[in-house]
Amino acid sequence: MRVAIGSKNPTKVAAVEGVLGSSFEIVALDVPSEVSEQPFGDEETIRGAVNRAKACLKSVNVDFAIGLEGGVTETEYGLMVINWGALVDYKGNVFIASGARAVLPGEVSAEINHGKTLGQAMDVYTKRNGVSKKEGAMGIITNGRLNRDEMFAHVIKVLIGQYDFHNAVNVK
Ligand SMILES: O=P(O)(O)OP(=O)(O)OP(=O)(O)OC[C@H]1O[C@@H](n2cnc3c(O)ncnc32)[C@H](O)[C@@H]1O
Ligand SMILES: [Mg+2]
Repeated sequence: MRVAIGSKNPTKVAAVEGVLGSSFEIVALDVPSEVSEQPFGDEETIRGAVNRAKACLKSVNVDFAIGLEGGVTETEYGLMVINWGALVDYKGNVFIASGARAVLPGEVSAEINHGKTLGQAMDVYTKRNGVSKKEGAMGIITNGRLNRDEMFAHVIKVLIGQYDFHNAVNVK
């Protein structure tokens, strides 16, 4: 099977490769999410993930495409990091799934409320560069227990699982 992933972020590509394994041909494409650079809330973040998957299907011939999008959402406990994934197959079926979420440190949410993206805010907070391409916010705030690629791997398992279940039920 040939599969596309709508990002070249190493955490996203590594997660797809890790879950799908070598029997799949994986194409990584930089495609637009067509949402804000920093999506706010579930709706916008899901839309970004679905848009990425659909954009892949328009530019390459694959069995299905995966879009992964990070975002933040306000809750009564503070601003949370959220992540959504979408799998869209060549027939147009859409499956969605979200990843683990947790409240961000107050300093990080303050930077985001002043206009920074989560990626930029995490770099300021950790005094490092490119946290979003490494362990991610989830890796930092869980002290390395759940890094961004592993969080995305969970999302991809839920996506592929739903796709397999859909096909098993409909092919019988
Ligand atoms: O190249 P792409 O695929 O766009 O990868 P990205 O790291 O920019 O990731 P997203 O666009 O999905 O995420 C939207 C924004 O949220 C940030 N973000 C999301 N999750 C993050 C995380 O776990 N750690 C750091 N930044 C994160 C990210 O840097 C962007 O500014
Ligand atoms: Mg981005």
